[in-house]
Amino acid sequence: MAKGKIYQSLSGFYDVLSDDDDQIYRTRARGNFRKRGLTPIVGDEVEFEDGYILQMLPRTNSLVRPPIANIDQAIVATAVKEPDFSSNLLDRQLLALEVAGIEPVIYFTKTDLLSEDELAQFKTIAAGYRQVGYEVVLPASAFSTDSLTAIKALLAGKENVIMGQTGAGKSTLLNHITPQLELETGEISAALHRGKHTTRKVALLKVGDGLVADTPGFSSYDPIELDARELGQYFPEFKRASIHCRFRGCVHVNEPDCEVKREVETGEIMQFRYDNYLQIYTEIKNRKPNYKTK
Ligand SMILES: Nc1nc2c(ncn2[C@@H]2O[C@H](COP(=O)(O)OP(=O)(O)OP(=O)(O)O)[C@@H](O)[C@H]2O)c(=O)[nH]1
Ligand SMILES: [Zn+2]
Repeated sequence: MAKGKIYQSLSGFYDVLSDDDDQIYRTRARGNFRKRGLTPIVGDEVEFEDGYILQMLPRTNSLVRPPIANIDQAIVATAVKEPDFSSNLLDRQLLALEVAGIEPVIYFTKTDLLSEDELAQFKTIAAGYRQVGYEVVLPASAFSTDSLTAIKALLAGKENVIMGQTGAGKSTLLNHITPQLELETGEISAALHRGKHTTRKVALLKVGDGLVADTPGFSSYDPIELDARELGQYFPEFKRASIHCRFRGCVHVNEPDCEVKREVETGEIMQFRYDNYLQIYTEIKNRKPNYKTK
């Protein structure tokens, strides 16, 4: 029996990189995994033999969207235009990463499409997210040497995933970092109007000195299973502020003397982060209980 890591998953097959000989083996999952509700995903450490995965080892972390396990860092590719910037989609992905315990990096794509005034606005947004505590790359021009050097340094020595909206430019960015990859990229108009996804599978790739999983994009992002009362814990700046809210367990909606709301008023917390928080809070509150059927 050999041990290895799933590098790619497609149509029920799993390509496993063996720890023993550094070769890729095509495998399938045994039927009994499905019976136990287990699905191997890219990044999983597995034991395999004769073309079958026999055992999945415990995960350090995992994401449902995109499906990936055992990741150090997630690059959230966020277009400033085409498709239009959505702080809501960004904050939903950041939330999922906070809950999963995966370090986010915000990477703004397509900055070449911005006027100088618009670029100045994004500098303010980038500064705001840095203030929250996130690493942010805002290339002054797309694929500038500086921005590629910065992202390479961030990826090095880590297992990364790149995620984000369809057409955000995930595969294009990876191609710029490592041209030998020659990943297929899509026409944005086709992607937006017909919901066409260029990347259809999750696959780990050697990029610079690190590993990066390229993933299919999405157009919306539902909040994960979470107790609405805990939501504020996953907005780092809210969590810091909440120590000074009058009520323990303040959810920063209707309570008096709420420090989060005070900091939104003074501009210390970005208004759109609070708006996104309220929207997600309401969505979780109104969600019907999810009775799992097996
Ligand atoms: N102007 C401009 N266009 C870009 C940039 N990055 C990517 N594009 C274009 O955006 C379109 C989509 O790029 P992809 O790299 O396929 O996007 P993706 O995020 O991998 O898309 P999915 O695989 O569908 O999720 C392509 O036409 C790219 O040429 C950029 O920095 N500037
Ligand atoms: Zn509060």
